[in-house]
Amino acid sequence: MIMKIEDFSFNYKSNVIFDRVNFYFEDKQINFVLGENGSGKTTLLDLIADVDSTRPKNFVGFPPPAQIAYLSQGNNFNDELTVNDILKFLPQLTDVNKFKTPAVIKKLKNVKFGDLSGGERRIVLVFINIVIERELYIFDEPETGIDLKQSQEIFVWLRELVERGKTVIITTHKLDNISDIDNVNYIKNEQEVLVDNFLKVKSRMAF
Ligand SMILES: Nc1ncnc2c1ncn2[C@@H]1O[C@H](COP(=O)(O)OP(=O)(O)OP(=O)(O)O)[C@@H](O)[C@H]1O
Repeated sequence: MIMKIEDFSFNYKSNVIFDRVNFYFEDKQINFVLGENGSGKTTLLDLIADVDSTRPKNFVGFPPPAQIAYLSQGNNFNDELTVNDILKFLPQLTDVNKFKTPAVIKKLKNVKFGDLSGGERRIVLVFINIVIERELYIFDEPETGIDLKQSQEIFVWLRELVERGKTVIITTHKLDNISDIDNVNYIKNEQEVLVDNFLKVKSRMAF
């Protein structure tokens, strides 16, 4: 099933963010939302995830919030908990999958969340959102502060989710991990969204 948003307009008071634009997201694929700073990517993800229970009626085919894992730019955990504590308690809070714990996470198991570096914290948060069992996984700039090698590993995890039949929506400013099989929604300044394959979109990008 295709998740889609058609004829969508949104503004913060006089600041028009979207003016009658369309987005399409493919089931069981990685779907990118690209665009300049302030173009409305986080606004869009918040509405898809329905964080304020204000998802508009013309957002069609998206699962209910209970079936969505959403890593926003601001997510955090209690500083005193170790990575192991968090992973241990997670199954008591929600359904989890059998994703194998990668070496990078094992290495950090006994470190308190508050003592992790910025990049390590982000990797742990990405992994926690991956082991939660959901239909749709949304990541707002998951690679922020993460080095190239780890950011490539995150995409190995995301592609494994897709192989397991899950759908991913992700924003990023790094183009390295986009493949030509992925679906790309590119928000242009002129309130237009290009939904195209990566190679065509890449040739139009200027950021
Ligand atoms: N709650 C709000 N009230 C008013 N304006 C807002 C609010 N949230 C965001 N904005 C404005 O809406 C615009 C889009 O913001 P948004 O965070 O969606 O952009 P973005 O594409 O995610 O940017 P970035 O790449 O920098 O994360 C920005 O100009 C921002 O200042």
